[in-house]
This record gives sequence, structure tokens and C-alpha cells, in this order.
Amino acid sequence: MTADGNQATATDFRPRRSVLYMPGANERALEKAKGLPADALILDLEDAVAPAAKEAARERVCALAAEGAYGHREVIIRVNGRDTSWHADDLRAAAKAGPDAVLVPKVSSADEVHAIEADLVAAGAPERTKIWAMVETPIAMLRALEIAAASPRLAVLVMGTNDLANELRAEHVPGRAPLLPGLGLCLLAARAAGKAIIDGVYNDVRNAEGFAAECQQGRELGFDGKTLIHPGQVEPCNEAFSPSDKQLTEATEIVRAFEEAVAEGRGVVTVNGRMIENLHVDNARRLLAVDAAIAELAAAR
Ligand SMILES: CC(C)(COP(=O)(O)OP(=O)(O)OC[C@H]1O[C@@H](n2cnc3c(N)ncnc32)[C@H](O)[C@@H]1OP(=O)(O)O)[C@@H](O)C(=O)NCCC(=O)NCCSC(=O)C[C@H](O)C(=O)O
Ligand SMILES: [Mg+2]
Repeated sequence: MTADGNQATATDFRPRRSVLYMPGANERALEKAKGLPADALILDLEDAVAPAAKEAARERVCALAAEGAYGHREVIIRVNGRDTSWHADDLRAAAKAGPDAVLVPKVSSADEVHAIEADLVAAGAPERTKIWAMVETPIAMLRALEIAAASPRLAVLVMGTNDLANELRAEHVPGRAPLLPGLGLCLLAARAAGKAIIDGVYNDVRNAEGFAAECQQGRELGFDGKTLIHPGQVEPCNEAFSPSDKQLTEATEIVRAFEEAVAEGRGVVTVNGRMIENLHVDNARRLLAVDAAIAELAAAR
């Protein structure tokens, strides 16, 4: 149930296990991504692009988004922040290209979300182009719910754990203890507002073990997926954020047992010795819907 009393919607089942950033100035990476099994791709104009390359990158990524170069995967353009001289031109160009979403860095209030929405509308963005907000400052952690609930057009919160650690003066440590309060606040806000939420990046691209541990932590905390910076992170991340065979078998059993019980006039049942009520059935149905959406995306690739 969300803050406005709504149940989860079908868009919650869109797979966003692996969300890969690609520097908008790196033609090789932009090309390589066409063959990568990432669920979503962020064409980046912000941190990964040097000032001198910003305009060429904007032209390139908007052309790729407009021509549908990445098939059925969700395509997001990350524009430069609202406090930069590139932001307005980025947003106008992205609105014309009509990607699935525009990702805005360092969003810190509901007013900012409203301003971004007004700018998208003024620039003629199609309705399909949603807003994704990066939450990556201490003030955004404290205002996470007002940001998440600011507009129906805001679909996803994205953790910016590098900026957050930097502003907190925190260290990057295994287990991410310094970041847990912020991660928790944003998760609470996203779920209360009925929005998706994606975990931050793991910088040590050659450390497979550390990456697997952080994916597992993100999944256990409740994130829908993780943002990534390297192709080698895509498949392990998909694996980590997919429902396991064991979970799917149990979900199928729960739904079947509950439907049988309801048909017999009972409202509660046990599966494998454990009591099952409506909430467990809802969760089982959600897992099955996520699995079906993953299969559909894989078939469309
Ligand atoms: C992290 C990297 C700088 C590593 O680069 P490098 O060591 O050169 O990579 P490889 O040689 O292993 O690359 C192998 C091939 O893969 C392609 N590649 C590399 N990265 C990507 C990618 N992101 N997407 C698609 N393809 C990629 C290379 O071109 C090689 O291809 P080929 O030669 O054909 O085999 C580098 O991976 C990189 O630049 N990653 C992206 C960094 C980035 O986008 N950073 C900004 C986003 S993260 C952020 O902003 C965090 C947030 O805001 C916060 O605050 O936390
Ligand atoms: Mg950042």
C-alpha cells in the first residue's frame, strides 16, 4: 500500500535489475551496449563526460534515443544538474528525443521535481518520458518522501552513493555502514510513494566478490536493481536481482494452495508448515509477475 492508499501498479514489474551507465562521449561503449543484456541503459551526459565533450555527447545520445537504438530496453538520458549551464539545453534535447526517462542529478526537493516536469512539458516531451531522480545529497535523504511523492511522472529514485559518501565525508567500506541510514530512508520513501528504487554503483570494477556481496545486500534491503558502470557487472547483477528457482517454486505453491483454500471457503492455509495469508499471496504473485516480465524482456531482445 502506498502513501496515497494505492496498491502497487503494473509498472512495478518492469525489470530494472541491471541499469548500466554509459558515458555519452564514449562511442565504443554506446555501441557495445547494444549487445549487452542490461535491463535499462543510462546514456550519461553528466559525470562521465568532460566539459569539452558535453555538446557532442548530447547530440549523439539524443540521436540514439530517438532512433530506438537499444530495442526493448528502457533508455534513460542523464542530463547535467539544474545548477549547470548545460542543463536547460540537455533537457530540451532529451525532451525532443523522447527516451523512456530523463534522469536528473542531485534532486533535493519536490519543487525541483515540479520545475523539471514543467520544463519537460514546455519542451514538448511525450508523456511516455518519465522523470527519474538521483537522490545523492544529505538534504535529499531527509526529503526523500516529498521527492518520491512529488509527481506521478516521477517513476524511479536512483541512489547516487558516490556523491552521498562524498558529501557525508564517509568512507567506502564493505557493508556500506555509513550509507545505510540514507539507503533506508530512500527505500522507505520510494515504497511509501509506490515508486521503484535502484541502488548505487560499485566502483571497484575488477572485484567480482565485493560486487556480488553488494548486489546481495541491495536485494536484501529491497532495491529493484543496481546501477552499473561496466559490462562485466551486468550478468551477475541480473542473476542477483532475479527471483530464485526456490522462491518461484514456493510462490507457485502459495498461490495454488491459497486459491484451493478460498474455493473451499477458508481464508488461511499452510504451505511447507508455514501460515499463508493474503499478504504472502500478494508477494508470491508479485514474484511471479517479476519473473514473467524478465522472461518477456529476454524474449524481446
Ligand atoms: C570504469 C571504466 C572507466 C573502466 O574502463 P576500462 O578499464 O577501460 O574498461 P574495460 O577495458 O574493461 O572495457 C571493456 C569493454 O567494455 C566497454 N565498456 C566499458 N565500460 C562500459 C560501459 N559503461 N558501457 C558499455 N561498454 C563499456 C569498453 O569500451 C570495452 O569495449 P571493447 O573495447 O569493445 O571490448 C569504464 O567501464 C567506464 O567508463 N564506465 C562508466 C563510468 C560512468 O559512466 N560513470 C558515471 C556514472 S556513475 C555515477 O555517476 C555515480 C553517481 O552519480 C553517484 O554519485 O554515485
Ligand atoms: Mg552522482
